[in-house]
Amino acid sequence: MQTDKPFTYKVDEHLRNRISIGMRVIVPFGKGDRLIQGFVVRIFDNPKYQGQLKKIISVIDLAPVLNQECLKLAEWMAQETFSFRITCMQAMLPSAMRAQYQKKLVLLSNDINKDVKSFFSGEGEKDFDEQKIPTRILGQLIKARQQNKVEIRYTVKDKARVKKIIAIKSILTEASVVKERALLRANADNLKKLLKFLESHPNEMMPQRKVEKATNLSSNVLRTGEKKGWLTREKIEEYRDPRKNLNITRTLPKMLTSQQNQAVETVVSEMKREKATTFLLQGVTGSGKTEVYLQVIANALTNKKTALMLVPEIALTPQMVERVTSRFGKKVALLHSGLSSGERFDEWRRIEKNEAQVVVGARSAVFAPLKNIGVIIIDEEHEASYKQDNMPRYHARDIAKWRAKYHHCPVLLGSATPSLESRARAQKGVYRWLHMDTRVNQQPLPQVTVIDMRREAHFSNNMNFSKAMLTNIQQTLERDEQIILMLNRRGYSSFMMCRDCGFVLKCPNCDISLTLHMDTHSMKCHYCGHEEPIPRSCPSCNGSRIRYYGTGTQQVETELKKIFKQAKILRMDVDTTRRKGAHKRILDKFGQHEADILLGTQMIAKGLDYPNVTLVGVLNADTALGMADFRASEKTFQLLTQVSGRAGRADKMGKVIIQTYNPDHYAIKLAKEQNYELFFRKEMSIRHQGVYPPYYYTVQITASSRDEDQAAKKMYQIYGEIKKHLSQQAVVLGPTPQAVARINNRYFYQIIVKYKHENKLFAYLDEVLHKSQKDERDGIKIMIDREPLNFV
Ligand SMILES: Nc1ncnc2c1ncn2[C@@H]1O[C@H](COP(=O)(O)OP(=O)(O)OP(=O)(O)O)[C@@H](O)[C@H]1O
Ligand SMILES: [Zn+2]
Ligand SMILES: [Zn+2]
Repeated sequence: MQTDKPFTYKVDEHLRNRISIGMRVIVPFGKGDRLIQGFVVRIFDNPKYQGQLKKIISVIDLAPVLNQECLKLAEWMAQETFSFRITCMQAMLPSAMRAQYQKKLVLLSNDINKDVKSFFSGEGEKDFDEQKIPTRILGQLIKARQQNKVEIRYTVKDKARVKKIIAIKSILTEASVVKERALLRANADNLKKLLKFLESHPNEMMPQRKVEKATNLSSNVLRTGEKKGWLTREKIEEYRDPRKNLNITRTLPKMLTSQQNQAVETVVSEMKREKATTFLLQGVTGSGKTEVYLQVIANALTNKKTALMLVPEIALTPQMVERVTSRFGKKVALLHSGLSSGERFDEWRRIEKNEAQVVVGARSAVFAPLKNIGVIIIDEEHEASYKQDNMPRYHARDIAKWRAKYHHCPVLLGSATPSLESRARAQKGVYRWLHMDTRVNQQPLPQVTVIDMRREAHFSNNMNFSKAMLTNIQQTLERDEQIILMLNRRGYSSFMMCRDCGFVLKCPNCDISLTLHMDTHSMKCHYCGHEEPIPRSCPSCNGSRIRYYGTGTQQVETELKKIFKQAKILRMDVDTTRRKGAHKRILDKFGQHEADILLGTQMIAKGLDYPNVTLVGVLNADTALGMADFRASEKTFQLLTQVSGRAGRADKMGKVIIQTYNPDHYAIKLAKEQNYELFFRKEMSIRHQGVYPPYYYTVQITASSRDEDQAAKKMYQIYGEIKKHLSQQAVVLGPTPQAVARINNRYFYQIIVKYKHENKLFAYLDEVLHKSQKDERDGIKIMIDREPLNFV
């Protein structure tokens, strides 16, 4: 019943020399002895367990994939995040190394009915996926299984594959070249060519496709060469290279400004003293934080150490990847979701074998198997994407701090708009605080104008643009400078409504309206993936007056094209960036000034550094303010400050125009002034009054079930119990249904506990976690999330 613990297996004689701690193994598990992938965490003689031990079926790895550090970290992490230990271990490995299970049905008897027969269609075994089999046939299969005519078999597949290519090597000596040439017929041009090539590459191992390209010879000719004993052809391993499309020109360290220098020196000195100090580098946009990171990393390498650098959703910031790779070349390994699983697997192995000493990656790269780490850097530390929102629900910042202690190295958190949590810790002296308050270009931060859209709307025909915005775009275009326009889509979607009866098209599986997608011409649910065609008439009243609400980037693009006929526009949103590498193509084009306007969602707000951008426009600042999330103001302030920071980063002055319906809101007013410090003080006092983080800790407990009653009941039961384990000081919110109460036909109920010090709370939550394995069998899923970032 309680499976979150190590189990003991017998190691057969033939495996004894092969097995060691940290390797993956395949073992039979549970009543049906289905095969699953496990990890070896301890090897010992004389087990206490008296019964018959099951045997390890096979060992997957030749060398351990989890080292001592990982195993210790997994143990800590499981406790800290209320996760299962094995889930934590799996999270540390590239997806290709996580087990993929396959269920097969095996036919044991021929005395079967026609439904079962049709399922097997003449074969002895078939892949089996309950979801894809019609209910009637599934029923027959279950019956056949009960009669022992059919058996379910589980297999474990390891997807981690090494890529092999064919390589060619000349084995001719100088003397034999002469001899072979003499033997060739006069018209054997191809062979002559090959012989010449081999002569000039003695003993060199070369990929066959390169040889083919260099000589313009076909593989047939090469095979003839092999038969003649001129060359060998063999399979060698080749890494898949995610860097092949990057523009890499080697860059040299820049002369640091005095503020940058101060920051680098301070971090490096802690690195040399092997102190696990956490730094908060608070530097305004354009203050040159990246150069600080690069020089700290360079120092780590000089000291024979490695460096780990995390960036948010790296696929979105190809500029950052290029900057690091341009400085450190082949020493860099990349780990992020934009890579194929094969590429990730290869990068992981390069790190593991110490062939790469600098890792740049998104959240899960925090587990990169680096040894001897000299510094861990987290750029844009306030970003929500550093928190994983399924089990294990870890925050990369916490893992980084744990690893820093293990390696005795500093952590450097950087941001222009730190999270309130980190900024408060810097204030208290828990983190060391580094400031950079001027831009590298010595220019002031761009000037921000806020436009009150409540007044504009009446005068303008163009729904999305104020007069000031249009004038400024026009002027910027005339100066041949570039513009970034952001359409904020957080907490906001485009939906379809009937103007006659008010009908809104909703997802059949979730309590949320469907979103219009013009690229696929369909209505989609962002929660469960349900998709259906765009209705031509109202499904409810059959009327034809259907309106599509909400402004999409596409609609804005059309409007822009009408107004500025000459301007070249690039659009960046989920629709235009779906294909691999699309982000980079769009940004490269913009960087080369092949377009004047970059129009996008909040994915364009961060990290971009283009010297010719002098105008930034925010079309709708306030969509996030309406959300029932206590972090709404913080997120809005951060987003506006970040996007404003894209303007005027080189020698030209920048300008920002923000359109809003809430010009008096403090988040907007202070973003206009780009006054982080004032915002911090104001927001802290609001959090204090509201009993919210960073003054209080939070934990969210959620129960979900296909049966609404069951989910609610479970939540009320937990609520009743948890109260008994809390002091007077703690506050419990709920139980309430979640903001989207039903997702994929499951109902969600939650409570949120706000607390300061509660010594019995964690023991109780542990109990909830362990009981959840039983709940799961009753169809209830329990989730425990510490410091949740999405509060609704
Ligand atoms: N010491 C320096 N000398 C000259 N140029 C520099 C120096 N440091 C940084 N730069 C340049 O200044 C620009 C801004 O730096 P960078 O992009 O690192 O800022 P940032 O602090 O990361 O800003 P943001 O938070 O807005 O992303 C870049 O083009 C960078 O190459
Ligand atoms: Zn209608
Ligand atoms: Zn749905």
